[in-house]
Amino acid sequence: MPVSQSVSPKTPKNWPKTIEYLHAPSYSKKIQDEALNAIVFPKSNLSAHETLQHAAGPFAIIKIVRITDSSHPAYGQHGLFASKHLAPDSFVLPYLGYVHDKTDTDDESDYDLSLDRHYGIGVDASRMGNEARFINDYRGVSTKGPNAEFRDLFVDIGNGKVEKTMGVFVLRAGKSGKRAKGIAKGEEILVSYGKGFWTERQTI
Ligand SMILES: C[S@@+](CC[C@H](N)C(=O)[O-])C[C@H]1O[C@@H](n2cnc3c(N)ncnc32)[C@H](O)[C@@H]1O
Repeated sequence: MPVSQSVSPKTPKNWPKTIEYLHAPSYSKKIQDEALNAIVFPKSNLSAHETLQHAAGPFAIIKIVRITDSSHPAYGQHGLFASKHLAPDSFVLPYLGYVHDKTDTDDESDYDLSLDRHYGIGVDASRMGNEARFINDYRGVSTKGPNAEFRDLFVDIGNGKVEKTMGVFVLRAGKSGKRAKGIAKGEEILVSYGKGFWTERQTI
């Protein structure tokens, strides 16, 4: 079901001046047509259960906050926090950035998220992106684990076409109802980057 959010031309509060704020993905010119066709394709090819949402920031439901708690492992950096209660399973925002293939990858980036494994396509928000680039990993922050996750998101871009991106969603409540409260107003939005992210960055 399409969901619309309020759109503003401004950049969000605490947005870094050196990073370009995006309202839509930015595509590398090096991506081959075959790979591009796996990302931008006719709406009629979407199966019924897949979601289709319009979303452009800045987003009022979240905010970028500087981490001032010295016990937080990302102390001195920024994180993304909920500005209102976010219900389980609800869409939060898209993860925008530079969409690139393996020939155009920044190996040093800490902001590169996989979009299509078959074609080796990623979304790198190190130099351009939106608020989603500030989402931290739950490790060392919360003993409750992550409260959100990245999922495929299909955006209607007009002319009968959809664009595959990554989206941030609140975790589902789960059978035990463990996550039934969703994310409270003021709570940090935390995902799991996966163990691989951290093992690749081990210095010893
Ligand atoms: C995608 S960025 C997240 C936003 C980042 N905090 C910022 O202000 O730009 C990923 C980086 O954030 C930091 N980070 C995120 N989660 C962390 C965690 N649980 N423990 C330590 N550092 C973390 C690490 O420096 C990591 O390379």
